[in-house]
Amino acid sequence: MGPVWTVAWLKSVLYNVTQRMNWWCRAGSSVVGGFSSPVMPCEVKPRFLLLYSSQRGQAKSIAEEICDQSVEHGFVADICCLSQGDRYNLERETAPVVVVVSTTGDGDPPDTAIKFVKGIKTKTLPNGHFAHLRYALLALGDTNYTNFCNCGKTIDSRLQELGAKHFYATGHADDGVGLELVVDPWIEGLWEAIKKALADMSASNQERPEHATAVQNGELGSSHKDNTEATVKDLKIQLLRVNEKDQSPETPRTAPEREGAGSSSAPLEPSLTHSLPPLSESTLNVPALPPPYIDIKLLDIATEQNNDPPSNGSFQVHISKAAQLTREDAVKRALLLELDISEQQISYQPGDSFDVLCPNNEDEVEELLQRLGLEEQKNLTVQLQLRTDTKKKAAQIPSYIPESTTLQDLLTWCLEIRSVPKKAFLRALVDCTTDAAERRRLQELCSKQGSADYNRFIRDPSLCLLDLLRAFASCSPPLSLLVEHLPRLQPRSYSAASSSLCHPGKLHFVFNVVEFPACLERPVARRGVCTGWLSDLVSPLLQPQGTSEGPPGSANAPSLPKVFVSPRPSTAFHLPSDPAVPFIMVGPGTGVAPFIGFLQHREKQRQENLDSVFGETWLFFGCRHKDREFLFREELEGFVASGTLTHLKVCFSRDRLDNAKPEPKYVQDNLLLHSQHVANILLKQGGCFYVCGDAKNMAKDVNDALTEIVGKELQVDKLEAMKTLAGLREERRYLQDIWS
Ligand SMILES: Cc1cc2nc3c(=O)[nH]c(=O)nc-3n(C[C@H](O)[C@H](O)[C@H](O)COP(=O)(O)O)c2cc1C
Repeated sequence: MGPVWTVAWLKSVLYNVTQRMNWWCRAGSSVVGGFSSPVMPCEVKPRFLLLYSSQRGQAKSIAEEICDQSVEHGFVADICCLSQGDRYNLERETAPVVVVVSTTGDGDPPDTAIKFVKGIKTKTLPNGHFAHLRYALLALGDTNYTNFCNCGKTIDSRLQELGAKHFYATGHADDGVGLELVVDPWIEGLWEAIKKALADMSASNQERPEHATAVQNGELGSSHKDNTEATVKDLKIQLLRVNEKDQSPETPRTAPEREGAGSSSAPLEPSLTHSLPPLSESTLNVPALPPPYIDIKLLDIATEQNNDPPSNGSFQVHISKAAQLTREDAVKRALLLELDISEQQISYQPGDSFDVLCPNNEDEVEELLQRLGLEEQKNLTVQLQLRTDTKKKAAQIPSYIPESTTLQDLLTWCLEIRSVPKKAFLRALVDCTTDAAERRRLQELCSKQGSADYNRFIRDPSLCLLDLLRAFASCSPPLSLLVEHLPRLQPRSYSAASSSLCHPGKLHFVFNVVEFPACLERPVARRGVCTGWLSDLVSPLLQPQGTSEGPPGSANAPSLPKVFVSPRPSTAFHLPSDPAVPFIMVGPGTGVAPFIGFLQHREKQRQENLDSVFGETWLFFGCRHKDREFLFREELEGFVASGTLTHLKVCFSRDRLDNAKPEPKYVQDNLLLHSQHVANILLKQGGCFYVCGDAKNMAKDVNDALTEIVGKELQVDKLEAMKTLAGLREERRYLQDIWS
């Protein structure tokens, strides 16, 4: 130590260091050391704040994963949901902040982020409001939606405007291709970045930065800023690489040549259970074993077997009618159900959705119980406890599992047994597998090197746990592992396909019965969890006429099935408040559902307000075959006849007539055919444009068609046209209710 080092200076350094202990170590950790010993005790761990907001649990579980991993990287993460505003204070935060946030609806924040987003958007906040903040953001989204990662992007840009700085490049993870493609490398690079951010923040807060940083963390060296920038750059490169699907340097693009495949008994192609060189010979980087945190006891105490779900805030209603809207030879079977909501306090507007609580498939639950060797115990009561020795940070018993539930109910109503197992789950399954070849293959599938195989054999065919247990016979996980790794069974959302003005006390909805055909990885075909269940539930109501059962309500009618539902009001997908505003609806297939509600509503309004002015209405509908799946044909033609629907434009993608003049095949073709009218309504008459249906193809193609129409009309290039559409979205005149 040089001669200029005085006691006063040392005191001041220690004061700073002690101050910083507020964020440097976990609350309750002791600060050891005196003036003669300015070195921190080695168990003191640097802290960072970890905020998340999730609509369906993925952002939450990624945040929890980060939290768990933080321990092994020598950090302490204070994890909270964005809605827990009383548990964090960004205005005073001096530690690095990590935010994981998803997007829902039409580019909207998850429910738990709404208040936060509103708060940071407050116009009166000065530019430097968050100048002290260093943060990293992981945004989850799906490129099938128009507003990809909009919530993350909004938070990001607003934090930047308010002066906060990145310490690590933002990750935009795409659920459309697999979140892990971005999430895994993002988390991998996070630790080094946090270290550097801590050093950087510490340095900029110190009178003698180099020295004080060294005092606090011997590992952290010089040129922190440069290092941080390098990390951000590196990450960008890394993210680019993983986005170039299957082209990561570690992962071969194609299976190796057959000659290289070894002996004649060796498989010629890789499969779910077999790999080929180089993967089969490669050294693997597998994720760390997720720390177990739940103990389960099965108790022989009386718990009523419940055929109903835990029904927090939802309403039990009867299904009063069911009808099949498609012909038997249609590729997809569409059903219309009517719910009797007259006894409940449920109100809705056309455009709103509602959630249906559905159970897992009975046979699958049964098979799972058998496979776990628990079929004899299915009526026992499940008691969950946190393991006292768990290393998992912020471990909690999942709040969605009721305190008293039978094993069968747990698997039926609480866990999404159809979810695609994550790599961490695969990693945990390795330790429950006895056969060496199977263990190796599971390790490969969760490894960095086996990423392409994971996507090809697990994610793309949407395999579930049961599929894996069928394929890996020696794998026998304990029940606790399922509770730790399977997400919550989510309710399924449907758009209302009726107006309560037209059908008081009733609510209609429409769906296709989803089919997953058998494939190599999944030899058993299956149906969608909810649509398959609903279809079975209402099959007695769908008896063809002439059979012995009478209509609903009659003495020999089948009893009406019941379901639990809860309303999900839409923020903006509603009829224009001014009836004079013209609008265009695009809804092929079951995407027509909300527009049936719109038109029923409008029809009633017209009947009741004869003197009012009503704007033009256009509906673009499409399906495969006119005779097989033209949903609501009669009702739509009725709306045209009454003048409620001014223009009905339909197209049939598989009814191609030879020698006939080319007909539009898809809704977007029809839009282009009527581009002049579309442009007029949108750009000259201040009208609205609604799209409902499949996000993956249709909504994108419709958006492209609209861009072309706007570009042509305004004589501007594509970028300008896209800006105009973004403006329309902002004004809530271009609205989507889409799903993938
Ligand atoms: C109903 C619904 C609406 C969605 N809307 C969007 C969207 O507008 N933009 C987007 O990028 N992703 C959207 N997504 C995709 C989710 O952000 C993505 O699946 C994410 O991983 C979900 O994370 P969470 O489970 O934490 O909510 C939507 C997903 C659903 C189910």
